[in-house]
Amino acid sequence: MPKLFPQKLQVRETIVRYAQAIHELAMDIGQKLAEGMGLAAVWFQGWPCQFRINKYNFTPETVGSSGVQIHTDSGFLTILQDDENVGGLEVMDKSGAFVAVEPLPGTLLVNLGDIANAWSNGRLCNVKHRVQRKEATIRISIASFLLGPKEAAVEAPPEFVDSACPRRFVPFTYEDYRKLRFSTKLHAGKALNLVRATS
Ligand SMILES: O=C(O)CCC(=O)C(=O)O
Ligand SMILES: [Fe+2]
Repeated sequence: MPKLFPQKLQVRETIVRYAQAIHELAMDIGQKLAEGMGLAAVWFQGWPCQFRINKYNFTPETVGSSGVQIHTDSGFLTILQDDENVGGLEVMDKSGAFVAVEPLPGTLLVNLGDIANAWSNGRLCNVKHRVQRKEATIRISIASFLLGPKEAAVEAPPEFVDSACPRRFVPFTYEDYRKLRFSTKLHAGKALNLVRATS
C-alpha cells in the first residue's frame, strides 16, 4: 500500500464525499423527473455513477478548435460542475444551433443522455454538446454520470408505452450499449438507432 501524506488523504476524503453527495443528488433528480412524468416507484436507487475530473490545457495554437467533439453522454443523467471562469461548453438547441453555456459560479448543470431517451421511450431528449477552446488557459470541469441500471435491462416502464407511442427500443443493458457506442464510434446519440425496435 503506498504511503499517503495527510494532505493527500484529505483531498481523497473530500473527493469521496463529493462523489457520494453528487450520486445521491443525481438519483434524487432522476426520481423527481420520474415523479413529474407520473411514475411512483423508486427508480434510480443502485444505478451506478461515474465521476470524472476533466483538465484541459488549451494552448494558443489550438484556440478556436474543439476541445471535446460533439457528443451525447451515454448514461441517464449528468451533473456537470463547470469551470467557474473559463467558458467553452456549448449545447445544441432544437434547431441544431450551438448555444454557449457561460460560466456561472455556484451552479451545477444537468443534462440528459442516451439512456434517458431510451428509458423514457423517447420523451426525454439526449442533449448534444461539445467544448470549444476559447482561450489559451487551463480549464477544469467535474462531470458525474448517473449511468443506467447495474445489471437489469434498460426498458421503458409500461406507463410510457401505448398504441400512440409504441415501444421504440429493444431492451438492452447499459454495459452492452456502452460497448456498442465504443465499437461503432457513434458518440452523438446515433448508436440508439442500433437498438431500435422494429415495428
Ligand atoms: O467540460 C465540460 O464542460 C463538458 C465535459 C463533457 O461533456 C463530458 O465530460 O462528457
Ligand atoms: Fe458530455
